Amino acid sequence: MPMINADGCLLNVQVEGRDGGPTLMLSNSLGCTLQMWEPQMRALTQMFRVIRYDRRGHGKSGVPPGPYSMERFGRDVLAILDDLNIEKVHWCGLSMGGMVGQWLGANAPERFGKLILANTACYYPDPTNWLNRIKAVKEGGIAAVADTVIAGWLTADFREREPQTTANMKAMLTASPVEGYLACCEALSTLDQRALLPKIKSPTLVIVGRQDMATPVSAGEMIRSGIPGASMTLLDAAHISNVEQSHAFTEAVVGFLTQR
Ligand SMILES: O=C(O)CC1=CCC(=O)O1
Repeated sequence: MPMINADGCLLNVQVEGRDGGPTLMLSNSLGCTLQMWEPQMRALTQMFRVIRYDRRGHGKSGVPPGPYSMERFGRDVLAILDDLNIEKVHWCGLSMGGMVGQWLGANAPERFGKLILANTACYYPDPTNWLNRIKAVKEGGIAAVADTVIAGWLTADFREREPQTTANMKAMLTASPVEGYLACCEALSTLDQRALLPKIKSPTLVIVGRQDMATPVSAGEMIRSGIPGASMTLLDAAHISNVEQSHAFTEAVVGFLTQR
């Protein structure tokens, strides 16, 4: 599968699924890789050509020095589409993936059909949590924050019911390149995309987790109400809702993308 050069950074990209069908691009959350989409892949690849990738600073992609920004992440996506010679895709991004989707929907509308923005925010009113996390990771590595982060990703019920999935998610998080993780946290600490929302004209679905403390229902509601015509679906999940409620998440995505 290709490594695609985006302004000097090699990005790990995988293209799977139905040839000639509509294309859906998936974009990962902070501290996750393209593997986070595994629960959706079987269903989605039957209907779509699916592109997934590791955002710079993550997985098998390059980790150039920061600062990173939503604009940089968005331009990386456009470089992938140009390299693959793909004119237009639907977008599904979770958390940071949803933030990149907001940037793309506002700045490259001609390249995107429908947008799914899951468990995400457009703005953090207080950067303290991100600054504290940056300090803790600088001092103790990602392991120092891993249990707290996982408790935000998956509800206690799910963690008890699904210890192996929980352990896999923790292993994915702690394998993240530290420099890339820190550069992403720095980009999150200054996030403010509120002014972009009214510029998004693509049909948009916002997915939120009722138990998501990282990007709570109010953050999803801010996005829904800011994007003309956007709708919202609530799932019984914490932050990584595509893992915690994998079937309901897939159904929401397929339902939205196939509705006329
Ligand atoms: O990893 C977290 O703690 C939650 C999160 C916020 C933005 C993102 O991508 O993940």
